Amino acid sequence: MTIGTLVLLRHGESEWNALNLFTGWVDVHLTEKGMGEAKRAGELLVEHGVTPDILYTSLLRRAITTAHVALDAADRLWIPVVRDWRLNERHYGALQGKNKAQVKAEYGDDQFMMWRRSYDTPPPPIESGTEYSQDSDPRYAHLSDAPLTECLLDVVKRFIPYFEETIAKDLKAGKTVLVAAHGNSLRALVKHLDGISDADIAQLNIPTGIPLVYEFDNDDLTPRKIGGTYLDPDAAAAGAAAVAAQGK
Ligand SMILES: O=C(O)[C@H](O)COP(=O)(O)O
Repeated sequence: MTIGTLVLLRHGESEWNALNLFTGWVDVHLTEKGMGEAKRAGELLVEHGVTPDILYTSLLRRAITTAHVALDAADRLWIPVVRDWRLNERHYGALQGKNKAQVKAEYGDDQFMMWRRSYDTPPPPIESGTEYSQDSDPRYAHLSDAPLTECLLDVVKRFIPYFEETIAKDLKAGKTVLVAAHGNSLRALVKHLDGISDADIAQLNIPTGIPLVYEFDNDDLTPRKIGGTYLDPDAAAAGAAAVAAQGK
């Protein structure tokens, strides 16, 4: 049995990416640029002969819309879709809605980077009832223990078991799986696939809107190429550098 192909796609630029705000679980729209990135992502799939059989998305419209626009451009809008909160961006706690440059200026570089990129230190929890909390959001009503903040380790703990139960099974069945998600949920998955250490994952940034393709030789799902292959490597390098520089 041939193992399937995994395509990771971070959403296109969102309105809060453009404003340099911590976003997390706040459900913001794409910008015009983000819509264009999503369309280009679909065109790149066609140009490289990558044809998704199934889509997994988070519950957030920036990932849902990106996948929709990309699959429309690739003439694959009809494929089955699975949406699950476990693909969501990390919950950014009390930082949600705050400007990254202002947080950095107020708390200093070390604290800022600790909150953004440390593996196991979450930001302070969001207060319930505040503007950017999700406590009355119906899409999370079924969760008995919805997060109020998360570090990357928390995302690994929620996403990787789900990946093993669902997406990994589809890959082992030979499917091409498109995963439309977020900077930090995709960092959690790439950490798992590539075997990146807790310390080294701090250096990894995922650009918006560029498909990242992983192929596998056997069903332990060890990537054929560590790091996968971005379908537009130059744009990916520039996009990842821009993410790394946020707040500067
Ligand atoms: O939620 C956010 O603010 C972004 O999607 C990811 O932000 P980060 O690159 O600062 O972790």
